[in-house]
Amino acid sequence: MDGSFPEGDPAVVCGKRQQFGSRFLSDPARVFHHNAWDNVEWSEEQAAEAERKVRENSTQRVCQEKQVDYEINANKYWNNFYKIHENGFFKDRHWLFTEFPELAPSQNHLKNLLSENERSKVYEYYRSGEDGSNLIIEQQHSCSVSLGDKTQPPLMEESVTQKLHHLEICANEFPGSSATYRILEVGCGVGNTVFPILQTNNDPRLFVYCCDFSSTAVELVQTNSAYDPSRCFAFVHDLCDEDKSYPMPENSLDVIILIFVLSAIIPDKMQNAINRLSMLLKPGGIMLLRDYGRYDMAQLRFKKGQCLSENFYVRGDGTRVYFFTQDELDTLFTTAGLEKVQNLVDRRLQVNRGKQLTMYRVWIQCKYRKPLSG
Ligand SMILES: C[S@@+](CC[C@H](N)C(=O)[O-])C[C@H]1O[C@@H](n2cnc3c(N)ncnc32)[C@H](O)[C@@H]1O
Repeated sequence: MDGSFPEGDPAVVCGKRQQFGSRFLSDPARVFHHNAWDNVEWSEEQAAEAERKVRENSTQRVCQEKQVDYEINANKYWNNFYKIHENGFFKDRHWLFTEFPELAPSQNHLKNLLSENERSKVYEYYRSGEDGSNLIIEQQHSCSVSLGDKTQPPLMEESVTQKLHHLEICANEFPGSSATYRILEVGCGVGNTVFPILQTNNDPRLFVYCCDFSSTAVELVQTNSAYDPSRCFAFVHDLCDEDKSYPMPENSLDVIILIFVLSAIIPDKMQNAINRLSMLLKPGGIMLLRDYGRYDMAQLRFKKGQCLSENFYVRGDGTRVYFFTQDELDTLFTTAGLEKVQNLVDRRLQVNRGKQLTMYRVWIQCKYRKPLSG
């Protein structure tokens, strides 16, 4: 492992989350005054230097025999990783709820989610019809947030479609079939996302599925004292395995979340994996992703001989990692029939003040929604 985890703790300023923070480095002499700087602009020289480093570390590729081994035994390498680190490596990702309010929609009140202007638009919209109570507005708003669109007034027709759809789904029994809000986390590791969701979102109608192809990781989730089978179902699943079905029907999930997992699979298999996941989403459901961006520090640190294919590398422990551009992710999601809600690059400068080191991180955050019709 390159030691670059845990990733992407976005900044919280005065208890209020700004989009990718708001601590900007305008005077380079102040770089060691804080632990992190947001929205860092890269100079042309720095971008050229990053390209040069990647060209250099990609010149020598891993031999074919080893490549096959890393692919066939991918889950074993991750099992070893979790046997060594157990659940001590990744930090719980509590920042998820500021970045992805869809994970706990009923916990997010209008005032936290919308600007005053946006809020008054929503009130205006509802004042004209219905009984205008805040409760209804909030419920409807949650629905629109789960659809990933907080700037448009929520549409009645959409929520009605969703309710009808839900009734259809409930006719079949499967784990979590009686829930009304279903989240699946793919590549859940030891539950650093799942447990914060279960702790933060107390909605009794919530059900959280999580899977990983590492049986060691899934066992650590299932034996965690916070694991509650009435609210959660953890299972072993390889998202590249086309022959194995998921335990829930198509069109049944509100949210699918992928945190630093798509980058761990071989690029050739990414599109199929996303296509299959997309089929599990309800119309209006949303896919959330946070993952490595091109020229992230972790990519530049790889040495010659660790490159598998363009922008795809193997770490010393046999686990693999890809570094995305925004366009590549857009193509993956839109080819799977999803519509863009957000596709952002988060460029941060992390600082180790003790060692006087600077680390340029690049992460991409995406939200793509399944259309209501079509
Ligand atoms: C970098 S870790 C991230 C773990 C977790 N999402 C988090 O943020 O803490 C990548 C995870 O993806 C899992 N993974 C990699 N390839 C997978 C695949 N083909 N199917 C399912 N899980 C996979 C690994 O076992 C590992 O737990």
